Amino acid sequence: MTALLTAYGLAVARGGARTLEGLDLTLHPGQALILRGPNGVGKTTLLRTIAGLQPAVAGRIDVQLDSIAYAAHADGLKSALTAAENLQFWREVFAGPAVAPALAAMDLAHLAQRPAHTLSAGQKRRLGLARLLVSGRPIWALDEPTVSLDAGSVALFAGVIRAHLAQGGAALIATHIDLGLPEARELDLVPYRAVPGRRTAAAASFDEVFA
Ligand SMILES: Nc1ncnc2c1ncn2[C@@H]1O[C@H](COP(=O)(O)OP(=O)(O)OP(=O)(O)O)[C@@H](O)[C@H]1O
Repeated sequence: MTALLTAYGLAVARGGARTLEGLDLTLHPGQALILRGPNGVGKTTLLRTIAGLQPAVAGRIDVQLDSIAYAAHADGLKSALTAAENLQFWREVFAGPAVAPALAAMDLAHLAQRPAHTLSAGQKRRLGLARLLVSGRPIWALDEPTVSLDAGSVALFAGVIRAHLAQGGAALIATHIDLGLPEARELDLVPYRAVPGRRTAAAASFDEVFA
């Protein structure tokens, strides 16, 4: 089976210093990989690098252009738009599938006409995650996706990920909690910590203006 994503000898950096190095990883259709490691180890940095938001400082990432949907810490919602309008906006950006099933999958159908700024933190998070469904992209890169979610919503989202995997998608997930996805592989990033203090020209020159 052809991999959706392969990285070889990858090194990533933040603030001009390498955080992780020597990483190899592969994601095939139907697979989820959970990134583990303590605060600051470099999970976000790795996800951003794989999602193409910042350059790798060494190694290679083989992935099809525009195949990754990245859900960052921020929900990326437009507060004056309704839940449905927010998803419609992203659907048009990605030319992805319909909004109504995405709202239903994340238990937001009853909130479809609510302006996003009136939603609770957990509802906003569910709406932010519903963007993945309207992206139509096969690889989901998820940075702490369950922040603000109650136990029921975590289980709901685990089911959404499982359905995505069953349809041939893949997921790369940074999380500190047990998502309830026993089929996922886990990658402990601690052994890949970079040698402290090693600076890199590519990282030092990169302007970190993204969210
Ligand atoms: N703009 C920046 N300038 C300098 N260092 C930074 C910057 N952003 C992040 N770092 C550092 O880079 C390292 C990796 O951060 P990163 O956010 O990737 O870690 P993480 O594993 O996702 O952590 P957490 O579990 O706390 O979310 C940390 O030591 C962090 O302090």
